[in-house]
Amino acid sequence: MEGVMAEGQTSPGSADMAIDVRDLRMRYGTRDVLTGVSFTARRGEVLALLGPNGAGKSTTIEILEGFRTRSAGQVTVLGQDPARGDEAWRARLGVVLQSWRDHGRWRVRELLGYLARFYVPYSTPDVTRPWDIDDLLAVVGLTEQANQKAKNLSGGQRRRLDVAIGIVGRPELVFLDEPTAGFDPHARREFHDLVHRLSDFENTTVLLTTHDLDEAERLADRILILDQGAIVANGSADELARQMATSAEVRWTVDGRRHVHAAERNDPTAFVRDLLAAEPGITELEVRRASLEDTYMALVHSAEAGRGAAGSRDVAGSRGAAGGRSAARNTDSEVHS
Ligand SMILES: Nc1ncnc2c1ncn2[C@@H]1O[C@H](COP(=O)(O)OP(=O)(O)OP(=O)(O)O)[C@@H](O)[C@H]1O
Repeated sequence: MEGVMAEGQTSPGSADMAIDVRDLRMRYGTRDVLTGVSFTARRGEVLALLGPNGAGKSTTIEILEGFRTRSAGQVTVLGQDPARGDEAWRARLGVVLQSWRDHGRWRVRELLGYLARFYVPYSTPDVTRPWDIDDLLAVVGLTEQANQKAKNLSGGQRRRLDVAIGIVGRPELVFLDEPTAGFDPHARREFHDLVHRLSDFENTTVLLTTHDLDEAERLADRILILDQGAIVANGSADELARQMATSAEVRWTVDGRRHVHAAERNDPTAFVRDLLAAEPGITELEVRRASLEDTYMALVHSAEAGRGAAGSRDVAGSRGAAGGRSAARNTDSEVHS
């Protein structure tokens, strides 16, 4: 089989591939919530799964974690079908749920030490399980809180404990569901360093969901945008950024009136040149590149309008497909041209 595969492709379960999802479908009753999701993640890769509320992110992740049975499609996670994953397979996964609300009376070190014991039988010649508790406390930034009860931790510290619980077994693949909700900017930055460390030094694959596009941009090697049960974009932040560069917004004022124009494709220079020639009284001229948020909004809007719904959009190969117009933030006093 290997001989006929295209460059960069890997067979399901290959050593380099952590996740391989093909045509995943999920139906709740008569309602299709995943309509053919396909993507892969290599070992050590960080993927961010973005999408509006109800897009199907949690459903996808729960299927990959083996907590939900899919309706159709092929799924391979660390070489196994999650629907048939055994304890040894589960020990290689880390799951960070939205919040760990149990065990509030446990002290941080005790709780981690208790959970760590379950992973001892799952050490392999390559991976010593679990983490050393002091190292783990240091890496998640909870050394000073080691002897504090979980219920007395701040929201951000509690979230770090969630992460510590998720990775205590030194997983090869970590699922993080909105990992930094409630973090202050400093804790968020430290958490980002932790994810980079896991991926760069431990070769851990990370699949995270977030509604924070800045976080997705900072953390992810690749961003998947899921909308209404289908992947509408799949590319690195750079590839998305290049796509963003295809649209820009030009704002200017004439006689106290604010104008906005979405310059489609290429560069807005020609538009600005013509504008200045035609309107000598212009003030406050501003050219603004579309942000990741603009691109995200445009892609989702486009997919929902049915224009971009023909399967996954590989942004690396389809620049300029989404106009920035729908993402322009309008104000009442603005005139759009
Ligand atoms: N057990 C269930 N039974 C029926 N419908 C469900 C069930 N779980 C989820 N759904 C529906 O499936 C759709 C996808 O839900 P899912 O939780 O996967 O979305 P999500 O992208 O994770 O959303 P959010 O960003 O709000 O967490 C939603 O419309 C939801 O109402």
